Amino acid sequence: MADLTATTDFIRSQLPSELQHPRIGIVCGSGLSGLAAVIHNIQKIPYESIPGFGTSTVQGHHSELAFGLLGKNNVPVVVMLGRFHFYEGHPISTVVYPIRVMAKLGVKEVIITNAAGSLNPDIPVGTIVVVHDHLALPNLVGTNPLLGPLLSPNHRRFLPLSDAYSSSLRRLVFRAAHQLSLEKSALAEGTYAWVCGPTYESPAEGRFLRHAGADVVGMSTVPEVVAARDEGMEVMVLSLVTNFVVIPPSYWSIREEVEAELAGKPVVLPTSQIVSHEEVLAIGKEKAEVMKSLVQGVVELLA
Ligand SMILES: O=P(O)(O)O[C@H]1O[C@H](CO)[C@@H](O)[C@H]1O
Ligand code: HPA
Repeated sequence: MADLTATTDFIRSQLPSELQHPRIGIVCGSGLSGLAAVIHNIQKIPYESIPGFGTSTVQGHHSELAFGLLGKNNVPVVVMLGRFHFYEGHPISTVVYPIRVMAKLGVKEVIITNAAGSLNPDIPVGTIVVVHDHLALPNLVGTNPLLGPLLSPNHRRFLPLSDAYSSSLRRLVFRAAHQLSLEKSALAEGTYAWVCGPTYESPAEGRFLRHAGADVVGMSTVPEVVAARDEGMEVMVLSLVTNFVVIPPSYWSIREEVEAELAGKPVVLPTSQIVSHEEVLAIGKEKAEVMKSLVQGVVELLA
């Protein structure tokens, strides 16, 4: 891992003193970097100039670390405008490096956003899910960001994750939603499944994750949550549902289709839905305002 002190010294050298000690960290998911527009006194540092950082290569992710003041009470924040995903080829230590940098800068609470597919018929596209737990198959089979030697004697070897998603921060989301007069249906609570990507789920994989208890699925976030908890920060995660994961209840029989054709019977073909990143970004754009207001509302309540 790169040298955290060298990274934070470099970052501070680029900032005026009032922005050098951010209180809250924010990670903007796919299509959600519009938060930058409401940050006062914003200073952006390109990722490629920061020691130890990779470059964000995914459409809809900027590649800048922003510092500034957020909300009516001018809370100093550090904001990732774009994140690193494991599927981009970054080592998992690089994926979570900005989170460790936030901790080193003195951040105590991290708000993480993402775009995700819904596995739950009761959670429609456009809903913002307040994540209360995760299901991380990569963590279970060997892509855990904490694999390897302990970073310091202060880091724990066996990190518990039973309380990873702060209940007090989750409470603040619902309070902020109330202040914003959001409809009840704008928010849901649920479990986020982390998959490596970059392939979207096959129908069988979607069904598997649903049966295993996940409500939404995405290709990010969990490594960041694990690293944030490893650093002793409080975590809140908001997932914007951008699409439904296709989970047909049963497979369409091609044999029956051909037999019906051969027998001259009418054949009704199923409609197929195919998810795309363009769709993910389009919903992100549509709902970015709500996400922005909610994050800002939580920051105001927190500070
Ligand atoms: O999780 P974020 O970064 O919001 O992005 C989500 O959108 C992309 C797929 O469309 C994947 O990267 C998935 O994880
Ligand atoms: N699957 C995985 N990641 C995603 C999805 C999805 O359906 N939508 C947005 N990110």
